[in-house]
Amino acid sequence: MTSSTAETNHPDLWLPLWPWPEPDGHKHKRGALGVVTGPAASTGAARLAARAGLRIGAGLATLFCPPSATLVNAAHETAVMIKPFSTPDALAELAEGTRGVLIGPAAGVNSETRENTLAVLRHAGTSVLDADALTVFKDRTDDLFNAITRPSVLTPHDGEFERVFPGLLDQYTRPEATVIAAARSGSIVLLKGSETLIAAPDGRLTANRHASPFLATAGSGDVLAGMIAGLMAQGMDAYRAACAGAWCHGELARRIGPGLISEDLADALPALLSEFYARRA
Ligand SMILES: NC(=O)C1=CN([C@@H]2O[C@H](COP(=O)(O)OP(=O)(O)OC[C@H]3O[C@@H](n4cnc5c(N)ncnc54)[C@H](O)[C@@H]3O)[C@@H](O)[C@H]2O)[C@@H](O)CC1
Ligand SMILES: Nc1ncnc2c1ncn2[C@@H]1O[C@H](COP(=O)(O)OP(=O)(O)O)[C@@H](O)[C@H]1O
Repeated sequence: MTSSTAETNHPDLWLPLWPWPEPDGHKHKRGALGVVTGPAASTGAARLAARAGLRIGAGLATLFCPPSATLVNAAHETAVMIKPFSTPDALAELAEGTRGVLIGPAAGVNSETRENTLAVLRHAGTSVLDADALTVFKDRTDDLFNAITRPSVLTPHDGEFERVFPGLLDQYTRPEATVIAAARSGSIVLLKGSETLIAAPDGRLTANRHASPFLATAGSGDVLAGMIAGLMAQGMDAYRAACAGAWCHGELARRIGPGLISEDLADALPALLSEFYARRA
């Protein structure tokens, strides 16, 4: 299998599914998103993601943080809300108040992140797992795969992919490895790169080549995870949310071009979304 056998990502695949707000809707109907932050010195990545989730249409976005990070998050955020938690059970309870949670960006590579990720996966909504929420399951992948029972998306870069799916990238082509990873984990897997591959456990495969090398900058993957989680929190199908997130991420980067930093991406969304909105049938 090569990427030429994959479906090519394009708005026609998912724009008809876009979760626009109902005329008589309110913020809770649009969907609540939770994003888990790391401790006080490691909160920026989750904030990038939460802002992206709010920009892409989640009605509410809340940072779930260790108590040590409450003040630093509060000092940065205005529209994004903040709720501290002290135990995995407390996080699971907060997660129940959402339709989707993202965990992983700068969460920390430690047992707390592992327990917090398993707590997030217990909640009734959708989950996006990125960065450290993947790395912490190196050598414990069965614990992760057994916990995935609801719609979820894993968003590894190559290094994270190797930790969760050791050897696959050496043995198989990238498209094959992504399809095998999705089947093995029971989750949508989005393997990031200059060509991003999105696979589902049922064998579907989409290749996103709509991107820009200016995305190679700290935090851009966190923004992508936040956009996907934001779409899922609004009820969009997980596979198409991953495809939509990847295409929009690439489109935003093409528009911004040289000088792009991750902060720019979410704030470029309104112009793109306005164009999508004007194209509604
Ligand atoms: N503003 C912030 O607070 C940011 C925090 N970040 C966080 O920093 C932590 C470390 O993330 P990193 O992704 O740097 O590192 P990782 O801890 O995942 O490891 C990086 C190593 O992975 C390997 N690797 C292989 N393929 C790679 C690829 N395609 N991209 C990157 N590394 C690859 C390399 O050996 C590299 O040294 C994560 O928790 C991440 O979420 C980053 O997202 C950057 C922005
Ligand atoms: N050369 C490139 N061309 C296109 N997209 C790229 C390129 N390099 C990186 N990207 C994209 O940038 C993002 C980087 O994400 P990631 O590695 O998780 O970084 P971070 O952890 O800093 O957020 C991914 O979406 C990836 O597909």
